[in-house]
Amino acid sequence: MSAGFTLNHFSTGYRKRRIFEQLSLPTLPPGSLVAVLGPNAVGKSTLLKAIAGLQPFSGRMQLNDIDLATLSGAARMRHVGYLPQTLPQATTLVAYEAVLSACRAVRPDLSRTEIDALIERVFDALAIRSLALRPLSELSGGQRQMVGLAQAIARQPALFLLDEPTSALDLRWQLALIDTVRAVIAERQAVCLMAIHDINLALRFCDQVLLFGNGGLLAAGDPQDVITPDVLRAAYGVEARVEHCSLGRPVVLSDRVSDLSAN
Ligand SMILES: Nc1ncnc2c1ncn2[C@@H]1O[C@H](COP(=O)(O)OP(=O)(O)OP(=O)(O)O)[C@@H](O)[C@H]1O
Repeated sequence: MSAGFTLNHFSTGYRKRRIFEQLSLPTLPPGSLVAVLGPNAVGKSTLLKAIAGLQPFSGRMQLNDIDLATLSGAARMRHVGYLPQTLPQATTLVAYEAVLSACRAVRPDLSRTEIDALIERVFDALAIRSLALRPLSELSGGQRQMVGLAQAIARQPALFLLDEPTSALDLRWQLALIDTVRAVIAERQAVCLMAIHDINLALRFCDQVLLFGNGGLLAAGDPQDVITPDVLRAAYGVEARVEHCSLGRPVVLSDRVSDLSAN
């Protein structure tokens, strides 16, 4: 059995535009939080959507001993927890019901008591218990983003696909979200692919990065090895420095646009 997530000879795109052609990734081991980085429109969301089964693709996709590419959409959702870039709909459902229906859709094996206990644990882990009985239509964007994450976690997938999960969150909630995701994937030995624009969050908290540029995958590996001024220039067309903070950790400071054509 191969452990973790592998993607090989993967191609996808839209009617008039190929986004990935024969992309292969290094194996992403169980328990790893992987940042998917790259400029706007490079294909980060398209990649996550295709892995989630919401976008046609060709190629091989293996999650532990499961051949994801051959699974139907419903079967795949049992193994894959996808949080889209768009926030959960502002419906009149209360947050608890939204998470309950997400969980029931993929866990018919669990009793109602087991599901209730699971959802309580998820709300506690994310520190959003106070939102449980509030309608989604009355929640802020950041609160809805946390409920979306609760839906993904409650499904207990082996692969998380989080598309810009911190985009609506303030500094405290960004850290809380990443801490919780790290704890969940460590406990369940899951793999998490997280599209994110904040390179410093990726440097600080992710085990690996996949950095895409207009030519495809530019770099993959430990963020501290991969994030260099040269690769940032190639990916984003910016002049940037990698400095070190008072704790000795690397921090990216971007100075200016070097080449607008990179985007
Ligand atoms: N439904 C669609 N039909 C046609 N083209 C699309 C569709 N969705 C996305 N695209 C195009 O595919 C390319 C990749 O888009 P995608 O959303 O995957 O990029 P991204 O890296 O996630 O960008 P961002 O960082 O801006 O969210 C873009 O050129 C976009 O215009």
